[in-house]
Amino acid sequence: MENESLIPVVVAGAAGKMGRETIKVIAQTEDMMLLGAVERDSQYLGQDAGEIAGCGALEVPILNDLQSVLVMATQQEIQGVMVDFTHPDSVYENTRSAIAYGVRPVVGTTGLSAEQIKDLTEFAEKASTGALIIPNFCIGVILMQQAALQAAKHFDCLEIIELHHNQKADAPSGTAIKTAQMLAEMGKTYNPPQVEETEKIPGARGCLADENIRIHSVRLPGFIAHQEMIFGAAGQIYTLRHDTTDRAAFMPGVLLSIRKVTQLKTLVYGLEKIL
Ligand SMILES: NC(=O)C1=CN([C@@H]2O[C@H](COP(=O)(O)OP(=O)(O)OC[C@H]3O[C@@H](n4cnc5c(N)ncnc54)[C@H](OP(=O)(O)O)[C@@H]3O)[C@@H](O)[C@H]2O)C=CC1
Ligand SMILES: O=C(O)C1=N[C@H](C(=O)O)C[C@H](O)C1
Repeated sequence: MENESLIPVVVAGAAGKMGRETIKVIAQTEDMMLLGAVERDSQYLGQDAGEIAGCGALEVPILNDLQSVLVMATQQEIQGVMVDFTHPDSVYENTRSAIAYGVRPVVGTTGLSAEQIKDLTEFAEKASTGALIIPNFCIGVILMQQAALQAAKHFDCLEIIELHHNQKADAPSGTAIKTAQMLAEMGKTYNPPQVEETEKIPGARGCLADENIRIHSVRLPGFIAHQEMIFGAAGQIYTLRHDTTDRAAFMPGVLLSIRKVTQLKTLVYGLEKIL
C-alpha cells in the first residue's frame, strides 16, 4: 500500500505494556502506519518506538510532547488516530487535545469518570469528530457481558469480582464498571436487601456500582486481567468468567477500533457498539 493511503496512528503511552503491544501490531498491519509515539518518561526520549516495543526499528522516535505529535497528525492526507494507553490522570486531557486537533481518539485507558465521559461526548459531538472509549478490547469480555445480560433476565442477585496485576492504578476496573452499567440499563435493581448488614472492616462488601451491583477488586502479581460474575438464586449458582492470559488478546479489538473510528462523527463508549 502507498504511504498516503495508510491510517496514521499516534500511540500515547508508547513504552507502557499496552503501548508496546499496540506498536508491534501496527507495525505488522498493512493499512496502518505508526506516525508518532509519545511517552512521559524522558528516559525514552528520542529512542526508536519499534526498538522499545521489541519489533525492530520503525524510524519513529519517542517524543514527550503530545501536542506536537498531534500537529504532525493534522498534516497527513488521511485523518489521524490517537490510541491512548496512558494513565487515568492523563487520559482526559490527552483525549480532549486529540479531539481539538481533529485527531480521532481510541481510548483504552480506564479511570475516566462518568462526568468526563459525558464532557468528551459533548466535545466530540460539537467538533464532529469520531472518538471511541473502550474499557476492554477483548472479544471474550464482550461475550461474557452479553451472557451476563441474558442471565440477568432470570437472576436478580449477582456480584462482580475483577482481578488484575498489582501495577493497575484504578479500581474498580473500567470493564467491571461498564459491565455494571450494561446490567443497570436493563432497568432492574439487583440484590434486594435481605438483612441489615454491618461491615466490621470498611470495604468488606466491595464497592457499590450502578443499581446495587457490588464489585470486588483483587490486585496481585501473576494476574493480567480477569473478571468473574457470580449469579445466585435459590438452590443454584451460575458463574461467568473471563481470563486474559496475554495482552495480545486486546489487539484485534484495538485494530478494529482504529479502523471504525475513522468512520464515526461522534463518541462511542464500548466495543460492543462497533462489532
Ligand atoms: N481497554 C483495554 O482493553 C485495556 C486498557 N488498559 C488500560 O490502559 C492503561 C495503560 O495500561 P498499561 O499499558 O498496562 O500501563 P503501563 O503503566 O504499563 O503503561 C502506561 C504508560 O503510559 C505512560 N504515560 C502516563 N501518562 C502519560 C502521558 N500523559 N503521556 C504519555 N505517556 C504517559 C506511563 O509512563 P509512567 O510509567 O512514567 O507513568 C507508562 O509508560 C490503563 O488505564 C489500563 O487500565 C489496559 C489493558 C487493556
Ligand atoms: O489495567 C489493565 O490491565 C486493564 N484495564 C482495563 C480495565 O480497567 O478494565 C481492561 C483490562 O481489564 C486490563
